[in-house]
Amino acid sequence: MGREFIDVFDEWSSTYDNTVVGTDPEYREVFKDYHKILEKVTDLSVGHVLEFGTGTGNLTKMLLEAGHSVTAIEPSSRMRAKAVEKLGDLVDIQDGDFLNFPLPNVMHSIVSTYAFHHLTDKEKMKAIALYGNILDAGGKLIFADTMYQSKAHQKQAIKDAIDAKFLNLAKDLQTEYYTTIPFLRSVLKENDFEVSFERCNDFVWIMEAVKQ
Ligand SMILES: C[S@@+](CC[C@H](N)C(=O)[O-])C[C@H]1O[C@@H](n2cnc3c(N)ncnc32)[C@H](O)[C@@H]1O
Repeated sequence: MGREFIDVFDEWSSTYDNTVVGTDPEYREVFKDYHKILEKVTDLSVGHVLEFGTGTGNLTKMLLEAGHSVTAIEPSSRMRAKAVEKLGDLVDIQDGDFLNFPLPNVMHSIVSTYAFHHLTDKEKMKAIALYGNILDAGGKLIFADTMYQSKAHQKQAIKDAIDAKFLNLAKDLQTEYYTTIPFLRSVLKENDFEVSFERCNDFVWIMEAVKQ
C-alpha cells in the first residue's frame, strides 16, 4: 500500500544521489544536511534495524558501518538495483512497503528517511498501530521526513515554494501526503509511544518514538 509513487522513484533512481547533494535548487533546502540527518538516525538506532524505503542505500550503508544488522525494504526495483551497486551482498534488500513486508524474527528499531509521507494519514495510522504491536517495550521508531508544526505552516511552505517558482517542489508538497507533528504525536500516543521531534532544516524533522 502507498505504492502510487513507485514509477517516480524508478525514474529518479539514476540521479537521486546527485539530488541529495544539492544539485537541484528546488530541493536544496529539503536535502540540506542530508548526510548529517542520516547520521543522526543511525546514532539513535539500536539493535537489529528494520528500514523502510531504502532508496539507493545511503542510510543502509551507514547503519551497516555502525555495526547494525539490517532488514531493508524497498518497493522500487530500480532503487533496489542502485542500492545493490553500492552495497553488494552486504544486505538483502527485499521488495515490500511500509505496510506489507517480511517480518524479521527480531527487531529493535524501525527507521526510515524521506519516505513516510508516501502513506496517507489513514495508512500512517495503520502502520503506527502495526509497529506498536510488533515492537517490544523500549523498541524505537525513528523517521526523518518533511513534516509541519501545523496546517498553517504547511500552507505557508506551499506558498513559499510557489512564490520562489519552485513548481516541482510545490506540486510535491501538494500531492504527496505530508503531515503535521500534532497528528503524528496523537497517533503515537494512542499506540503507547513516547515521542520527541527534532528539527533538521526548513522541511525535515526527526521523529524518535519509544514504545512504552
Ligand atoms: C526520497 S526516497 C528516500 C530514499 C532513502 N531513504 C534516502 O533517505 O535517501 C523515498 C523512497 O521511498 C520509497 N517508497 C515509496 N513509497 C513507499 C512505500 N509505500 N513504502 C516504502 N517505501 C516507499 C521510494 O521507492 C524511494 O526509494
